[in-house]
Amino acid sequence: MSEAQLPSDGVEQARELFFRQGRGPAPWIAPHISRSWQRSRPVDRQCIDPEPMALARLSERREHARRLLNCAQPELDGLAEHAVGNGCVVILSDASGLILEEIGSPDFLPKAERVALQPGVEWSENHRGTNAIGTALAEREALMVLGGEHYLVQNGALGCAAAPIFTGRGELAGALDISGETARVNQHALGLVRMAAQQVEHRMMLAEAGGHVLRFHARPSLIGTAREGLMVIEGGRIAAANRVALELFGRSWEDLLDLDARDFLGANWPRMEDRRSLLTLPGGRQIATVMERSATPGSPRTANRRMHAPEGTATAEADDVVPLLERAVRVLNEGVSVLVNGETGSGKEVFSRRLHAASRRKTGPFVAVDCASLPETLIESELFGYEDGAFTGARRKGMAGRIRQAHGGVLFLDEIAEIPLALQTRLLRVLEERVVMPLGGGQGVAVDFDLICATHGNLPALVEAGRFRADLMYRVAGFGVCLPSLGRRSDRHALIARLFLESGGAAKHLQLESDALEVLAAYRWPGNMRELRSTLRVVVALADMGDAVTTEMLPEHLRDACATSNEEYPSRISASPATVQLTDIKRCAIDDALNACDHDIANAARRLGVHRSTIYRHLAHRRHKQDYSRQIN
Ligand SMILES: Nc1ncnc2c1ncn2[C@@H]1O[C@H](COP(=O)(O)OP(=O)(O)OP(=O)(O)O)[C@@H](O)[C@H]1O
Repeated sequence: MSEAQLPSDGVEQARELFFRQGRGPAPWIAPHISRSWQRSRPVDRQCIDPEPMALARLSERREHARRLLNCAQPELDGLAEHAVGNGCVVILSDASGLILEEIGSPDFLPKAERVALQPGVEWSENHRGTNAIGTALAEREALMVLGGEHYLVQNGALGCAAAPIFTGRGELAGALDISGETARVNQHALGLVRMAAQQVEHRMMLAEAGGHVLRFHARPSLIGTAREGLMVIEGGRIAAANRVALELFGRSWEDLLDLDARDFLGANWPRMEDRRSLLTLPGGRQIATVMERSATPGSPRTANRRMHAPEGTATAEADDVVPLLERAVRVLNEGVSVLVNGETGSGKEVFSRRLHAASRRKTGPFVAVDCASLPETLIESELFGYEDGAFTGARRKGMAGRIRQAHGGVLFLDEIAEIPLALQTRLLRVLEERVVMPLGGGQGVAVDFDLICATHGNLPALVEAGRFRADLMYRVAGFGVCLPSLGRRSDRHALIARLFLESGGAAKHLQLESDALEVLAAYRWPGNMRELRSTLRVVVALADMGDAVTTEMLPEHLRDACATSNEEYPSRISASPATVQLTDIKRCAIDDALNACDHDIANAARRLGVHRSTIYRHLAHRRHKQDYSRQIN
């Protein structure tokens, strides 16, 4: 597998030899690209980009891949953050290369759609020639396909890194991919998808395991993490194994599966249950193992858990948000629109995705539109789509639009308050009539979806100020959910402890000391969950395997904030802490971060754990106020 990018003139020369002169692949091209170009020969290079399959059909295929989708959701969410920050998208495909889910940068999503890199399109080599998803599935290896290495000319501006996902029996389950413009995708992206695929495999194996699960690793501290070896024994035979297990035993799936466990582990293997013991590897090396009876689907353990939490809320037992989620599911399932309100980074999108996953539309698509990040000129076509020939130039071909894509599922309008007034009337009509009229005329198309909107703003105040239509507000805010900011959550100790483990703390066997937990819980977290997550990732990254994480290992600004115990901000904002508004604290924190980072917006956003758009909004707000005070003076 070549992971280094060839200079583009090397690829151009190889294309000239292969495609125009009909020679074999040039020797300087990576072997997996050479093999893939050869396999792709039957693909018509003049083919036009396919339309996505009908939504009903896609829903069926997603249902078929439900286990994969559920097990991959945490990785998709985690990778999405990387993707948004890097102008990329994250894609999950099934084993045939059909794109089931795509999330990421609002800048890149429309570009991806233009080359049919979107849900409902199959990116197998048979359909799209050499490409990271199809080629990773064909080669059964994680790999990158960059620029001109793509078989089809129209994909020459893409850079993609993909890793296949295997079942415990060596069958392909799907692929995870990060795609963006060529220069944006690199070794780091490849490492991320490779690791994420391993996590998904681990979760899927445990979710599917019946009988006994044998966990092992040469380093005992890694038992219980996604890097452990896993073997499932059902009916006395080895029913499944992960890739770490194959590597440790130097066997392939064919050599290992269906062997009698006695031949492999000795006649006394059932006595290993719930005990730490040693397993001898080929060559005599002994490694630590733990054998557990698995919680098979339908076993009392899982059945009990299911009774308490609706699907999609499984990780949230000790979670302030669960009661809100349960009520929201009920109303959404009755066709009532849900409006999620909360500060930036409080988890509005995560909540909305969980709501979709727990709702009657869970098998349908979840189509997210960030109204704040789309330029005003694009929102209309993005939402309502356009007919062939509605525009000149690159957008000659028609586009269904995001509302139609949500048919059968959930449409999520993030930052709904940012929808321009002129478009609000049009959106209201679609919500009332459930018919979309694409730009450029043509027939209206009936759509059926549930609606979730989110905003960090105050819609009634915007209505008052004449910036938001009252009738649209009543339509979208059928049921309001107000997400608590992190600093006000009563479950924040448990939440921080859980996220610490999920952010890699468990994988590195770190222990979060109680003084450190107290500092984390006492901090204000102006960037809410987003800031918490990125802070925890940094803390975990800087710790060594097995460390006890103490206060000293936390970022300085957290310790300082704790030490000055709320003195600084209130005194700067107002003489009376009682009158301090949360928004003032937020603005103050943003100004501080900007000053500390020399007004580098990306750096300040990273420091606060907020999206860049939050800082832009803040600056726009300040400009607006300055203009206003200039006018009245
Ligand atoms: N319950 C949760 N568990 C783990 N991580 C979470 C949770 N809720 C939110 N996050 C993380 O916090 C970050 C922000 O979440 P999200 O995008 O949902 O917030 P938001 O309120 O929609 O933000 P914005 O106002 O900026 O659009 C994401 O990285 C997300 O993965």
